[in-house]
Amino acid sequence: MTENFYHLYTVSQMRARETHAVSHGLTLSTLMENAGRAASLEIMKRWDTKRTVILAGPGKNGGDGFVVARHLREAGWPVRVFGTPESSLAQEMAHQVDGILPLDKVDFEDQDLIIDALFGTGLKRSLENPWHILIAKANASGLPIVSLDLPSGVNSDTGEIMGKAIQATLTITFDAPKPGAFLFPGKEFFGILITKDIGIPNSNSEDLQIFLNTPELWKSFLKVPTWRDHKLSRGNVLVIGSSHMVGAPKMAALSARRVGAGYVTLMVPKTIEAFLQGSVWGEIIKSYKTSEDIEMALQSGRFQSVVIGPGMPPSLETQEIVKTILKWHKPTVLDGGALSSFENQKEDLFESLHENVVITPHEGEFLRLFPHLQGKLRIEMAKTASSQISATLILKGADTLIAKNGKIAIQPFASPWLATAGTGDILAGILGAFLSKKLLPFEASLAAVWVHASASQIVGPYLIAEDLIEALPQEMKCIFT
Ligand SMILES: NC(=O)C1=CN([C@@H]2O[C@H](COP(=O)(O)OP(=O)(O)OC[C@H]3O[C@@H](n4cnc5c(N)ncnc54)[C@H](OP(=O)(O)O)[C@@H]3O)[C@@H](O)[C@H]2O)[C@@H](O)CC1
Ligand SMILES: [K+]
Repeated sequence: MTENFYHLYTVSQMRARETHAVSHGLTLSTLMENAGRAASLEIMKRWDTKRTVILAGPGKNGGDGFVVARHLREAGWPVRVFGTPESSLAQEMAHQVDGILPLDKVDFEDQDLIIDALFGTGLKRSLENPWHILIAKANASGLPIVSLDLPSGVNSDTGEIMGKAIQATLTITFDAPKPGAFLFPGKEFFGILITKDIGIPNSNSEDLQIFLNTPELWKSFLKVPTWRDHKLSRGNVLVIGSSHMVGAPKMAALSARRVGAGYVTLMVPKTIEAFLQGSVWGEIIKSYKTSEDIEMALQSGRFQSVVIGPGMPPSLETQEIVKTILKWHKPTVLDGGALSSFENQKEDLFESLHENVVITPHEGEFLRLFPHLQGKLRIEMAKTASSQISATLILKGADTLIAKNGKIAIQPFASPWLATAGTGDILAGILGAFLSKKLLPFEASLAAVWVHASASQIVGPYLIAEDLIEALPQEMKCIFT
């Protein structure tokens, strides 16, 4: 198995792994035997003898199923096998199993467990009948289902449901997890996911294309302060607000402080300066009348990062301010209104973006900038868009994607309770803080998305944005201990 445990393999990478294994003297039959044996051992570890039905498809996934059937029977389990082996390898494995019945004769009555070996990484098109009926029948049986490699019907690369999918209790995946296990809607079909090594030797040739966000990727860049530090050396963030929605930039600013930025300045229109002075404690309040005032603040060289977007209205004025900020090539977070302001001048924005920028749209904001990607899967949206711009992209959602030049990290978890007002502003603030601490935009984005999601789990149900900010120090402490 790969040492990069966070590495997710696409179908084409799995094929390359197969070829790599064969070039090291392994045969596909050996790999299939390894897969089936590993899966059967895992099943016997979790359950005592069960009356088991194995559903085996036409390809190598079905072949794995026949191997599982043989091992379970050798261990004394009563196993009924239904299948239509077509590929030569599946047939080779089927020959070692007696009494295989046709799939249209499947009956789950008086059975305890189903093994789903219908389709794996070779599923190419949407499933139709009789597969639909078979999958629906298995799902409706109420029995626990163990899927081999993937729940049949889930697209391995994208998490798309190809017509109909098995709702697994447990998925035993081989060599490495696949992206579809972490992307909605497919993610919901995997049940418990475990990975089994099947003896494919390590190779360093595969490019990291899609991987899971884990602290190992960025933790070492986040430093705790030492005696040499002072407030300005710990990151100085400039948050730009408007008079439109004052709470949003306030939350971004407070979040930046809660994750360790030493100094945060909130710059707002003159008209609300006095109001803000009375309502915040630790942020420095400054005011602006035009984008020139913001330019002067940036000219001072005091700020290591800029956050703009939370609470900003989509307008020409916002657009002007964003363009002014981008000229300075500072680490910058563009969120909400800072992005939507460019709905009709996308090219202006794309030309001004640079390597130090992170854009943080949710899907609605994203499609305003990339309308030609409407209807695409999220993973394709992120891949394509990030190849078209020089900034890092955080495509927010239940399975937030962080993308840069077509390379994609998937955030593996987040609380669904994050779907509430203000949480996006908090992400922008956290990101601003990490950028101010000199993390590179991609690593800062991974760290911010993780901290945000993980803090949401600390809070749990009925989370509101204010609770999330409160939980940030606890989450940061968890990361450092
Ligand atoms: N990688 C490795 O190292 C190892 C991988 N291993 C295992 O192999 C699995 C991949 O095997 P695989 O490539 O044979 O594909 P699989 O998922 O069995 O399906 C292909 C069959 O399904 C058919 N078919 C496709 N779509 C269809 C549809 N919509 N409706 C109907 N039919 C459809 C397709 O037919 P065709 O498209 O050619 O007409 C073909 O017959 C992998 O997931 C893992 O479990 C292990 O053995 C250990 C080593
Ligand atoms: K399967």
